[in-house]
Amino acid sequence: MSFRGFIDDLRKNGRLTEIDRPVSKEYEAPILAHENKGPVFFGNINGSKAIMNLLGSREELGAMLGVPKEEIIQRLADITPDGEVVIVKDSPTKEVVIEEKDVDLFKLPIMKHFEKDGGEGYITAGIVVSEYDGEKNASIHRLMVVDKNTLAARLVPPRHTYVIHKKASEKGEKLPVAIVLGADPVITYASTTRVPLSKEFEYAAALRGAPVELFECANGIKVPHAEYVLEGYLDPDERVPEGPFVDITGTYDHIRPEPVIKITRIYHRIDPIYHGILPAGAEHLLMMGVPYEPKIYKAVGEVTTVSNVVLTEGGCCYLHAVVQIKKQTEGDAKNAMMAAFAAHTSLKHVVVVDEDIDIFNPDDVEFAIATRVKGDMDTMIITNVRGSSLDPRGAPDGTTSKVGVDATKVLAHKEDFERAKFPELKK
Ligand SMILES: C/C(=C\C(=O)O)CCOP(=O)(O)O
Ligand SMILES: [Mn+2]
Repeated sequence: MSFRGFIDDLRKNGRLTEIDRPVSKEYEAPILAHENKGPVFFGNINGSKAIMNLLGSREELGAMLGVPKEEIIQRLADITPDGEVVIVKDSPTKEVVIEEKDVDLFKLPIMKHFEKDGGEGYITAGIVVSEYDGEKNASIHRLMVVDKNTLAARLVPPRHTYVIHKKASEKGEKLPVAIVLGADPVITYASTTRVPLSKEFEYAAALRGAPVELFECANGIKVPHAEYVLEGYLDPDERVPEGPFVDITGTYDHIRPEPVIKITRIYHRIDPIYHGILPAGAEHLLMMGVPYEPKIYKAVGEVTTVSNVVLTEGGCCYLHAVVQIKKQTEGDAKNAMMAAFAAHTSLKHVVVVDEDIDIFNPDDVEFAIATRVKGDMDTMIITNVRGSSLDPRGAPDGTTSKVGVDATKVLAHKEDFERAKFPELKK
């Protein structure tokens, strides 16, 4: 499905808020997206079109995958990245081509979001596609506008773009890239996953159940059809200060020296629709967190019987997990914690619960902690372990302390934990 097709469906189903009056890309559009929560379409953002909050809820994500929200993780865990990718000659993306001398990022509806953000705005939904030495990658990175043809890319180790760029830099070579905005949402989602190197488009094709078409840019990078494609290269050496930027925690991530992308050509559709992800908004949190849920699910499934996993919104869909297991033996929960921490190395706190707890309901999870935990026996603290660079409480060297909470029933006296039910009344 095309980006436009997806938006048309949202419109037909009455799920799209449309704002046709002129709005500014500087703060106003992000504020409106924050207030609207659901998908919001701007008909005139500094003279262009844009959409925000495209996949901003588990319901929306589930609808895209054809399953209810409770079954998203099982569906994702079942997918192997082996769908068909076909190379095609032409693309509607090439309807308009802007050559290097005319590239001007300030003409795009690239937004400024929060008052202390660095740079001249941030591209937040750009899929950075790169190829080098037989390896390719597609992943979303935040991209700060430095000037009319320069972006700074936050490349976090060990993400594949970081690894590929390092390889090219060590040989003193430029890394050709193409930044894709407004592709089939399944492809955008696939670009946030942690599939093996080179496999994002195959994963997208498997998820979609149909081949993904790629066309070749002038610099040789093969990209999916999209609203915009920004072609260029990652410089091997140049670094600029990137940030501050509000990431998933809603706090400002620091300034760091990061690599530079020079834009050498822009392709776009006639009347293109820009995609913006609101930093710290629900779409951002889900794109960061959901890809880790099947990883945790599979890892816990290796040590006990796992039922479901969620990275909770209160934990920024990244730092807190609730893992639901069908406990078989005492001690299963602690093994589940260790598997979860290993599968998602940025995870900080994990609560393990039984199958009678609704993991999507924070009150129910708190009930499990209140009635099934004895602090000295049912917690596990691991100190000096790699945490997330986004955790404001993390140590400067990137380490932190992790806490696991076993909120499962003690098997030896599980009847004490039975949740009372009202009898069914005879009618
Ligand atoms: C911007 C970040 C991640 C990404 O690009 O995937 C920061 C979070 O990375 P950590 O690995 O949690 O430090
Ligand atoms: Mn990758």
